[in-house]
Order: sequence, then C-alpha cells, then structure tokens
Amino acid sequence: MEVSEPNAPPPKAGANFVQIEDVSLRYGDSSSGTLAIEGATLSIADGEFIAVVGPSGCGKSSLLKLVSGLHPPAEGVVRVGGKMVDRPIDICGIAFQNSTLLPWRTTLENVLLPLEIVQPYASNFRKNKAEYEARARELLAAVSLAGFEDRYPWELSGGMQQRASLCRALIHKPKLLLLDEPFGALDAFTREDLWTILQDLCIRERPTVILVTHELREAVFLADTVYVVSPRPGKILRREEVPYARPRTYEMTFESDFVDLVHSLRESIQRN
Ligand SMILES: Nc1ncnc2c1ncn2[C@@H]1O[C@H](COP(=O)(O)OP(=O)(O)OP(=O)(O)O)[C@@H](O)[C@H]1O
Repeated sequence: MEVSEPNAPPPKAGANFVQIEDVSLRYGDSSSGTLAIEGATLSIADGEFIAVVGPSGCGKSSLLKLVSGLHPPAEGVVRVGGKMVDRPIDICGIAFQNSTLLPWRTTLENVLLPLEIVQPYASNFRKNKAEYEARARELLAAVSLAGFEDRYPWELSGGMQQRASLCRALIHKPKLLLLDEPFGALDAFTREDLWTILQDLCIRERPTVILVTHELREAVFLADTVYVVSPRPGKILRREEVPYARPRTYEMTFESDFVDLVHSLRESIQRN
C-alpha cells in the first residue's frame, strides 16, 4: 500500500461539505491564553468519514468545537454546507466518550430527545410522535437494542449505552456526525464490536463524520481519511487516505497492509 510522506502537507480545500481554512483556535486572550490549534486547513467531502488522531491535548476535541460552532476561530474560516459557522449549528449529531444519556428517561425517550429540541422536528413532535418513535425503534434494532427501549440507561451495559447514544446522535438525520472518543471508555472487545455497528449505521445513514480517537486501528478501520495532528498547538501534519472498500471486516485489521498503515501513523505521532 502507498503511504504518503509523514510530513506531506494536506491538500488544498475544495468544494466540500466541511471546509476548515487556515484556522486557529485560542482559549482565553492572546497574551495569557492557550493556542490550541494553529493554521489548520482541511476539507471533508459530503458523506466522507474522517478520523483525527494525535497526542493528548493536541486540539482534536477543539477541532470539533470549531466545526460545531461551539467555539469561534481566532483566525481563519470554518464552513459547513457552504455556510460560515459563526454560532452552534443544528445539522450535527454528537456523541462523546461517556454516553451522557439522561438517567430519568428510558432508552427510547433518550433517543427521541434531539427531535424534541431540534427544528423542524420539535414543532411537529406531538403530531409526528408515532413516526419518530418508529424511527427510534428501527435505529435501536439496527444496533441490536430491540427489546431494551423501555429500560433506563442504568439498566444497560456501557456498550449498550454507547450504542443508544449513537442512535440518539443520528435520530434527526444529521448531515454531520461528530464523534469524540465515543468508545474510549469501553473494553477492547465491546469497542471492536462497535466499530462494525458504527460502520453499518454510517453505510445506512450516510452522514459526513468526524471521529476523534486515540485508537489508530479504530481510525483506519472506520475512516476514509485519517488526519494526524501535531502536539499543541495542533497543526495538520499528515493526511492519509485509507484504501479499503466497505464493509470492512475485523479480519482485515490483521492483514499486513492494515498493520503497516497503523504503525506508520503511530510513527508520525511519536516523531513529532
Ligand atoms: N475550555 C478550555 N479552556 C482552556 N483551555 C482549554 C479548554 N479546552 C481545552 N483546552 C486546552 O486546549 C488544548 C487542546 O485541548 P483538546 O481538548 O482540544 O485536546 P485533545 O487533543 O482533544 O486532548 P485529549 O486527546 O487529551 O482529549 C489543551 O492544552 C487543553 O488544555
């Protein structure tokens, strides 16, 4: 497999769904604040799945804050769907390391939550409740949670909670799915099961995805393109296209090309 030079610059942004153009992000003021990201440029095609990897504290989660509009750039421009992001956007679904399901709501009620909040669904929630519930049940069935709709989060295992949380992130058919270490708190077996489940969900729903992860095998298994970020302030050091067709299988992770790519990414991170 062709592996690009570790320090090759990222390609120029094109007409894509997400465009991050020469963006820097700073927490606090310019004298005493923290420069988390510096001069990042990348673009993500509609329906593309990218993974962002790099050392702890390099600005991976900050990149998600930029794209979702939760934090403004200090410099540069972020565009999603051609529009400049200058406030929190509602066309994204988000899942974090901890499932953040609400303990007083059942699994089904948790999955339905975005439809009660995000427009245009919220205004029609009562009228369309049966239809929304059918979609929630269908998504839960797709992640093998049929029969658990009426259970509370504390009655589910960590892996089940995370599967429910993926359904919640996708219930409103977001164009953009932001995943911040969604499987980081899970054991290795559960985590690897969830790779396949997430892959199947993405094949079915076709969102554009940004996955932040420390797990390089996870990045290569799931992504079309992997971006390596330098230590803080985070800069894009490397862009690597993953050449495998989908659906990818767990067995592929043992093939020499796959293992070589993972090692090469690890080297890029360790070298910087
Ligand atoms: N709200 C904040 N206020 C001030 N500094 C922050 C804030 N959030 C993050 N930082 C700092 O910005 C830098 C980048 O943080 P970020 O969470 O984006 O890194 P990360 O790559 O996601 O880290 P990890 O892999 O450990 O989760 C870190 O030095 C962090 O301490």
